[in-house]
Amino acid sequence: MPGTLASEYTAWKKLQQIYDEQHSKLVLKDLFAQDPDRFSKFSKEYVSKDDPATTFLLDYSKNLVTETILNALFELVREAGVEQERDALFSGKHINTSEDRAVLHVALRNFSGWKIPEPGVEDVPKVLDHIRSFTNAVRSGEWKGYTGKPIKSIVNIGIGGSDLGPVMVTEALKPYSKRDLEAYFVSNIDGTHIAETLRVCDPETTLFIIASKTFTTQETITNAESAREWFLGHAKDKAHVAKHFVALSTNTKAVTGFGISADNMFQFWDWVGGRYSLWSAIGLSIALVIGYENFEALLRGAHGMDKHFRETPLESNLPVILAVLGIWYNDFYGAQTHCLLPYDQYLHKFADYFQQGDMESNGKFVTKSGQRVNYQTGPIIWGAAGTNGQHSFYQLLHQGTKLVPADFLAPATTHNPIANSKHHRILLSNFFAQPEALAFGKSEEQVRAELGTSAPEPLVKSKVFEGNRPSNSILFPLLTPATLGALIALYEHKIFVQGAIWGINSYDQMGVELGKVLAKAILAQLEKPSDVKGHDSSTAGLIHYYQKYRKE
Ligand SMILES: O=P(O)(O)OC[C@H]1O[C@H](O)[C@H](O)[C@@H](O)[C@@H]1O
Repeated sequence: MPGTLASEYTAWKKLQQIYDEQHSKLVLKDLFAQDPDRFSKFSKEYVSKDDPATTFLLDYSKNLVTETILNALFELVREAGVEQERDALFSGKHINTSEDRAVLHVALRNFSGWKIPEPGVEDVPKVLDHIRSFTNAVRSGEWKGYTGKPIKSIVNIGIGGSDLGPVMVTEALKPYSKRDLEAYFVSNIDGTHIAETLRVCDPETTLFIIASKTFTTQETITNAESAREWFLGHAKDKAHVAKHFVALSTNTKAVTGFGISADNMFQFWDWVGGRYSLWSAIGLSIALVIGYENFEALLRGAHGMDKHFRETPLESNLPVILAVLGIWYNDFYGAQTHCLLPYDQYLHKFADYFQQGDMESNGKFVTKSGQRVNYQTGPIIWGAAGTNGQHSFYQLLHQGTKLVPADFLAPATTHNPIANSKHHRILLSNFFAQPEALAFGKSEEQVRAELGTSAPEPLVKSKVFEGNRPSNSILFPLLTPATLGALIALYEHKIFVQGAIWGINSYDQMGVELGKVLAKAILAQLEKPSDVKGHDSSTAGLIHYYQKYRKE
C-alpha cells in the first residue's frame, strides 16, 4: 500500500520470523529427499495463450523455500497491494508518481485491444505501420542513399535504454537477421566509439538512426552531430541528410532543430520508459535487422506474457514467483546480487540489458511517499553467457562466502546444430550440471572417499562444496523472436512486482542526474587551472593533473 514500508507488513514480519527460525534447517538436499514431488510442485510450464509454440519451463525447485515460505511470500504480494498496482499499470494510471506519468510499455504490444485511456496510445498502430513501411523499403533496397545505392549499414546512435535493448535483441535474434545489412551501435561519448564505427562505414550506403527519447542526451546528440559532420564531409549537400538520418524520439521540436524532418521521425511517448522502450520506435534498428514480421512476433511474445501476468493467480504467476524468490534472498538472506546466466551465446547481452532494466528501476532508497526504506531494495544484476562464466567467476559462486542466487536460461535446441549438435549437448550438459552442483555440492565424506585416507587435510577441505546455493532454471525449445519477447516481459514484470512490494517508484531515474549536472559544470572549467573552482581537493587535484597533459 502506498505510504507503507514493506517491513511493516504482517507478512514481512512473518517471513522474518520464518527466516530466523528455519533458515539454518533449509537444506536443498534434505528438501528434495523429503519430497519426491518437489520438482513437479515447484516448476511451471508457460504456454502462451496466443501461440502455444511460445513456451518455456521455469524450474524453481532448487530454491531455499517450502510451501509455507512461498505462501507467506504470496501473502506479502497481496498485502502490498501488488494486484491493484498491476491493474493500475494496465489501465494507464500515472503510477510513475514523481514524473506524473503512466507506465505503458504494455500498450506498445497490446494485441488484445485492451482499452487504455492515455493520449498517444491510439497512435501506436500508426507508428508500427511507419516502422513496417520504412523497414520494408530499406531492406528491399527501395530506399536509396544520396548516390542511388541501397543501404548496407545502419548505425544506431543512442545510449542507455535507447541502445541496450536494440543491442541485446539484435544479438539475440541474429539467426533471423538480414546478413547483408550490417548493424552498428554507438553509445559512448568516448570519440573512439563513433570514430571506429565510421571507419568501416560508407557514407553512400549508411543510415544513421538517432535514438533518444528526450533528444537532449549529451552523448547521443554529440555523437549524432559528429556523424552528420562526417556524412556532410562526403555528401556536401544538406538536402542529402534526409536519405541518411532518421530519429526515434518523443521530442519533435529538438529533432527538427537537429535537421531531421518530421517525416523521418518515429514517434513515441513520455509513458514509455527508456529501459522499457525496445517495443517502441526505439526498436526500429531491431525491425531493420530482423524484418518487421519478426519484430512483431517479438512484441506478440511479450504480449502473451502480459496476459499471463495480468490474468494468472499469484501462485502460478511466473513474474510474481521470480519476484518473491528474489525478495526472499535480497531481504531475508541478505544476498546483494542476482546473477543472470544464459547458456546461449546469442543472449550474451542479456545480463547487460537487465542491469539497466533492474538496477535503474529498483535501485532506490526512498519510497513513493518519500520515506527512507529500512530494508534492501534492488539487487546488483550481473552475469555472462555460459559456459564462459564457468571459467571465470563460478569459483566464487560455488565456494565463495557470498550467496549469489542465479537464473540459468537455455534453449533445448540450437540455431547452429554443428557437429550433429555436439556443441549444444555439451553446452546443455553444463546448463544442467551447474545448478545441480550449486544446490547439492560435494561433502567432506565424498572428497575423502575420492582422495583416500592419506590425503592432506587442507586439500580435503579445499575440495568441499557446501552446496545449498539456490537457482532457477528456464528452459525453452528455441530462441525465437516470440520466446525472447516473453522472456524479456517476464523479467520486466518481475521488476515491477518487486518495486511494488518495496513501495518504490520503479519508473523514474533521479539517481542519474547529479553526475550529469556536475559534469556540465566541470566541462566549462577544463581549459585553465584558474577556472577550476568549487571542488573538493581530490576532484580539483585530478582536474589539475589532467590539465598538465591536455591537448586540443
Ligand atoms: O533516450 P534518451 O532520452 O537519450 O535517454 C537515454 C538514457 O539516459 C538517461 O540518463 C537515463 O538514465 C536512461 O534511462 C535513458 O535510457
